[in-house]
Amino acid sequence: MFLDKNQPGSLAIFCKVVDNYGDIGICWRLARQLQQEHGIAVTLWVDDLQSFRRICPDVTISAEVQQLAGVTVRHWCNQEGVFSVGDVDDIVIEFFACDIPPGYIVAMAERDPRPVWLNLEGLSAEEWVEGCHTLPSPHPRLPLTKYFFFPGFTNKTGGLLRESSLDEARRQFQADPAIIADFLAQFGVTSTEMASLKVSLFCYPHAPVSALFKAWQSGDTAITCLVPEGVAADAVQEFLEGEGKPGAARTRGALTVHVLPFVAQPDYDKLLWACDLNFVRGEDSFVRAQWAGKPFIWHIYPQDENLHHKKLRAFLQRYSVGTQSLARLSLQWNGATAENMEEQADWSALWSSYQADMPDITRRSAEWQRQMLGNGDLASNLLKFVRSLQSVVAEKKV
Ligand SMILES: Cc1cn([C@H]2C[C@H](O)[C@@H](COP(=O)(O)OP(=O)(O)O[C@H]3O[C@@H](C)[C@H](O)[C@@H](O)[C@H]3O)O2)c(=O)[nH]c1=O
Repeated sequence: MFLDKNQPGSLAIFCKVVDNYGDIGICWRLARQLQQEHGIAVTLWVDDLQSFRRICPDVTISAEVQQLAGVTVRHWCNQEGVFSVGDVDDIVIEFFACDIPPGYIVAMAERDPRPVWLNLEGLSAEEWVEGCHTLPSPHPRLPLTKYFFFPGFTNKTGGLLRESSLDEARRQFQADPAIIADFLAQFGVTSTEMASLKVSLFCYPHAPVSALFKAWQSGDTAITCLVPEGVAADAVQEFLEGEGKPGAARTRGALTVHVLPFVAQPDYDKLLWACDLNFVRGEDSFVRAQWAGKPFIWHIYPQDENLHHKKLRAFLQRYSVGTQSLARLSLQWNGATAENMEEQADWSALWSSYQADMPDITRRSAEWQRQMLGNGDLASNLLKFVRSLQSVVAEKKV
């Protein structure tokens, strides 16, 4: 077991793709950062290489083991694997309680010293998170303890994932209009459209996109909306009269819609940096939009019994300080208003009051970003916690 911070050690991340791209998006980002910034030998176990390839085109679908950006990626095919003590790393992270193979857990218990075992949880702004962050959960039969590690928005949580070079890369990109124009030109954005309000759109299929498009279309601000392929497919096809492939574009009234290819993860950041407003969803794009320092609207991942509405409100309570139009638009976008209000949503009115508040919302984004920077980054906070556990174990042994 390493105790000296100059000896980084090894770490395994287990990632089960529940759906979409957020699970692997988060694990891949964390894996790369731990390897590149902290020198740790990382193995990423992932059960769905197809989804992985959408955000990282270098992935070879048929490979059982491959090296990508310094990370060993292993295809996690089943739960039946036989593992020995030598297969177990110093730190083991299971993402979202993903049920790591029983054989691996047995090998963890047999290893001396035992690995530090963390369950990396999902992001929520709710207050209970602080109380559960870093709580231990002893294994019912084996001499192992798993610790909960929660990302979050306060310094009593693990913070948010952020690479150390991210802010500088964003500043350089945003400081040069020619770089932004070149980046967007590859998606067919013209120089005239560069001067319009540029919006990226990433949401779940139930978002009221058609209603928003109609409001934009009949408004008096020229809007260029950039939508990755497959996102809001019905509304986009309706607008584009059946088209939906990357490269398709159409203008109606004040609104132009461009369909983009699904880009690799680093380019998705650039898209967020290049736009004036970003619609994001789930967890990872939601966090990236916060680091972009631009106004954003969040479409939260839906949960049973509308649990997600509670989570959305908890976030808005922290974030939408002094910007009521942001909270109103976000609640409508997520269908989280009082039931009798849903049918009557006036998207033109919602949009125009949001648009009028955009200068304030932009200032709030920058203030929020500074506040979040103060919480450190998730990868460093996680390693700090791991080292504190390792020191305790070492002291007990002396
Ligand atoms: C649109 C786009 C996204 N991406 C990346 C950014 C993110 O890493 C990833 C999208 O992940 P998310 O934003 O989290 O949204 P998501 O909806 O795809 O993912 C998830 O949401 C979680 C809350 C759930 O737990 C997951 O099960 C999953 O549904 O895809 C690209 O790389 N290129 C693109 O063109």
